[in-house]
Amino acid sequence: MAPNPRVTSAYRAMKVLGIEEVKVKPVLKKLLKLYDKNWELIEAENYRVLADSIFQEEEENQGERWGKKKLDEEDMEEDEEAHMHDEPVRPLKRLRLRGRESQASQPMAGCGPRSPFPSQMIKPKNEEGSLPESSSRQQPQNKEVSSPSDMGHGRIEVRPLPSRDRTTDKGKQPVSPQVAMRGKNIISERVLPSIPSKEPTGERGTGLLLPHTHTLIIPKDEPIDELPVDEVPIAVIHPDSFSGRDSPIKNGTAGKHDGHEALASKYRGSEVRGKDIVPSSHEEEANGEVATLSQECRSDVEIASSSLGEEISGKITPRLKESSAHDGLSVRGNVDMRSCSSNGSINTDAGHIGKVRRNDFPGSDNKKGLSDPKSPNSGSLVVSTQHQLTQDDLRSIHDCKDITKGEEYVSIAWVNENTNDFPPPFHYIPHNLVFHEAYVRFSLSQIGVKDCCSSCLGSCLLSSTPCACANKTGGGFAYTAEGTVKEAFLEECIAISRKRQVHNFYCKDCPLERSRNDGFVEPCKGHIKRKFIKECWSKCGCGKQCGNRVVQRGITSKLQVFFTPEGKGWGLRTLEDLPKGDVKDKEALCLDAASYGNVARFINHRCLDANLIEIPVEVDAPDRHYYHLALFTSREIAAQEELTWDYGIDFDDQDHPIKPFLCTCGSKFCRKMSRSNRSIRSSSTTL
Ligand SMILES: C[S@@+](CC[C@H](N)C(=O)[O-])C[C@H]1O[C@@H](n2cnc3c(N)ncnc32)[C@H](O)[C@@H]1O
Repeated sequence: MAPNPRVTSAYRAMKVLGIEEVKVKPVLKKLLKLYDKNWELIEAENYRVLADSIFQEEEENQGERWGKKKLDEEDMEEDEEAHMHDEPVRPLKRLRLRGRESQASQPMAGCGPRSPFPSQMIKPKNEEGSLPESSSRQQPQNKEVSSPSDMGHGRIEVRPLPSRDRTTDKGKQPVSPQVAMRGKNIISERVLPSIPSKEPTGERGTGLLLPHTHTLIIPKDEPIDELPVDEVPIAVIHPDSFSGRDSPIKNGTAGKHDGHEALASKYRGSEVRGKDIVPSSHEEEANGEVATLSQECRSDVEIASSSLGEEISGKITPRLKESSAHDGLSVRGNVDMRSCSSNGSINTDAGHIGKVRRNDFPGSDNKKGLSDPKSPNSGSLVVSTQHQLTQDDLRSIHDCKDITKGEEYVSIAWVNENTNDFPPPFHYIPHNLVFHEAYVRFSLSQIGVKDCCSSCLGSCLLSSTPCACANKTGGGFAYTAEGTVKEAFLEECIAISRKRQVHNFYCKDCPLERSRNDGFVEPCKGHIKRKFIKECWSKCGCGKQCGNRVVQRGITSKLQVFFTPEGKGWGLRTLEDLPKGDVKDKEALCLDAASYGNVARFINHRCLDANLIEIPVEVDAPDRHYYHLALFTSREIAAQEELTWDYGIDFDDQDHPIKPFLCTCGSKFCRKMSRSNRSIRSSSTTL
């Protein structure tokens, strides 16, 4: 019988990593059994799972040979590190290290045809599906190399800022040490493969919007229909971080948050120290350009302003207000999912960019957070608070019947059946905030004039010929008449997410790299080209009930914020089955990710088989122009099931300045596994 070509490809891929067939075979067999012969999972990310499993098996064998070591509990982590160094280098790590070595010996790479490729990027799969060589100077093949300026007619693209978290290089793909050392923003927002669930119910392709609150500005006449997503940030600022300045929230312009605001200001003086917390910038606070940004956020802004280079004057002033007709630039926060903790943390969105990167509100039970084993990230912070919230304060912050404080069409209750914790204080804002005085040099008048369907009436989906709004989705609408994403479109998005290296494109002259401005320009690291959805908007002739307007409708499903029993803090779940193919427009599940501090901030991470996938959705209004990163259900979801999204954290990225949380997602594909297994093994030796 002819050998299975997929097996052959797997062998070949592992061979490239220096792993012999004899080692691959038994592990591959196990994986096929474990994954019910789901090859896609094994092939994803250049056979990452396979390589990991082989490594892990090796490690386990070796562990047995080495016997048990006694480790002091305090030094366990260091010991673990040392132990890891003793271990044979895992193939993918080896690549990374190799990259480092070569990096050191290489002259500075220029950008452009001469050396257009990252020094240690794994090349996309070649045509045979084999893994690329692990050379430190690999070149992506068959990739169109073009600069964004080429694509965008010389105008700018500002895309959702990859949060400076482990969305960087979601897998274990080597990360440029320089990038890692910079600790800046090379991030790929990618969704790992969703695993077909055996549990039915719910609706696939139902839309949610991300807790990410990134900025994304694309010229309306952007000729491409797929978007690179490794992006340039604009800024991450919360109105509350502008002490002494007018905050829209304070002024009540952003909603009903008075009581909340009082609490917010009460705790603004609180300080948090901890290894996970990046110092804030007093400098920026002082000059008023970008007030009290954390280091992390500040670098985002630096990148934003410098990377926009000639096209954008990077002045960003800190006054925020709700979108107005004069604001073409919407600026939303960057999310650091690593540091967004549970009890009292409000780091999911721009709502907590200030001096404190987490647990801004001491009353949100920081003390408990430090001691309560159920509280995620316990012990990772040293918190020095000047104010403590009383139980009454806490009780008054969130109405247990509606955490949205009436800001959404539906009430969203919160429950805690596990501890006495209250949800963290945060500003519930369902609308976007933009920088009042942010300005850019490209012409705002060019935004939003094309690709609308001014002559349409009623619902565009019912029209016999797709209107102009369908142009960017290949001439057909992405939504079904029921308000869900079409199966084929969704599958394509999932496939792109899974095989991102194949879909990457590489700039000749990468603005992101240029923006780093630290002495030399590195070659483009590649950008994922995503499909996106364009919704009809106010310049279109169709009505509000048009079927091509889903995400812009807001939340209509029954959701609940709940305290997870697994130590993830608060989470979000659906209280109803999302019936397959039977969701009416008005029932479409949409969380406005363009805003910050909405209920999407409670969506927890799950490795690989999360039930949500992100798709950028272009939603325009006369007063704003941006892309939402929408979360759509990647499979059917049952009532009571927690909504999860793969943040893309690389838990093994030791170079990242901020440690990730200890993942307790419970997925059998948990990427934390390899490390936590090591820890477990290490700690078991102490017993
Ligand atoms: C976007 S917030 C989600 C809401 C958060 N659980 C809360 O209570 O506010 C992200 C934070 O939740 C926690 N978290 C999310 N997913 C987790 C997971 N799989 N395991 C452990 N903690 C998780 C981490 O503290 C993370 O920084």
